Amino acid sequence: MTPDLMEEGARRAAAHEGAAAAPGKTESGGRAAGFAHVLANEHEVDISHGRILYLQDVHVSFDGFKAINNLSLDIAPGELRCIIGPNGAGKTTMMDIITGKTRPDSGSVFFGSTIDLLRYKEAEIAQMGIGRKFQKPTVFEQLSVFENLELALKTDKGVKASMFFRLDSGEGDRLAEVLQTIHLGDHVDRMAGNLSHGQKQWLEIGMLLMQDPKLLLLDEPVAGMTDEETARTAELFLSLKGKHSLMVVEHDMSFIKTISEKVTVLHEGSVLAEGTLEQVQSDERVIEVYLGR
Ligand SMILES: Nc1ncnc2c1ncn2[C@@H]1O[C@H](COP(=O)(O)OP(=O)(O)OP(=O)(O)O)[C@@H](O)[C@H]1O
Repeated sequence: MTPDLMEEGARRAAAHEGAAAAPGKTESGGRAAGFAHVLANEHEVDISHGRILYLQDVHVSFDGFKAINNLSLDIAPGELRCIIGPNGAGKTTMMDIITGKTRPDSGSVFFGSTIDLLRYKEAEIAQMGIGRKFQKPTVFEQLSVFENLELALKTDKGVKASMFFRLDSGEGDRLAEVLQTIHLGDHVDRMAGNLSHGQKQWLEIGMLLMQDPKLLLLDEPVAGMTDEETARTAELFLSLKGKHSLMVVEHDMSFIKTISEKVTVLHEGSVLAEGTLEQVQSDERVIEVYLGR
């Protein structure tokens, strides 16, 4: 979550309680998510070559340990790509590189065919339309579902403007559409803190969707969900596919089976195998390092 959104959320929560709340106090999760307004006109993403994301020959070492080792990968516009791999394979580090949190030692990372992501800071990358969801839900627990979604829209309006912020009709329509998409249409006025774990995850995805991201990176989205919540999350992701590009890191193979077209297996910082779930599941190397554990 960007600092301006955290501040605004804390201000709202304090107004509810009549007392000052420290920024972050209202968050339910530990790690920050990348919310920001999409500056579509400033950073048009050129997808004419059929790729929304393109990594080539990327290397990252931590104290001599090669966490990412000659990684090359690309994602098509509208694709829902699942990333699997054993612990320590480099999945989180790869997302850190795409979102500007970690700088690679070498290699190329492009958003579309023209935007060199290595030239931009983390906040700028979020503003270009790359949204990231960490594993733990990060919502403002003391605010309603509606207010959480509304906040996600208004982060760039400045303190004074945001205090008097009212949704215009287009924004109101978008909020209503997102509420339906994330299955929270009947929970608009509920405090986020009273939602189930799965509903909090959907709300946070909704907050990202309010920014209309082109690419969504989702880290273990169904961890800790009930079977029913997992099934609804699968439906949600399938409904987002096409409109957005999604990169989903998961260990839950039955969930992956429901949503996947193409699966990438990472191992020791590079791509070990890629293909349909059936193809990678029958790959001896994948069985040895991951599935056969
Ligand atoms: N900041 C860091 N400093 C040192 N080593 C790091 C750092 N970040 C990651 N690593 C190491 O890099 C490797 C890849 O880690 P990463 O978290 O990307 O793996 P992962 O595939 O996401 O694993 P998991 O499934 O457990 O989340 C691991 O061996 C990890 O210990």
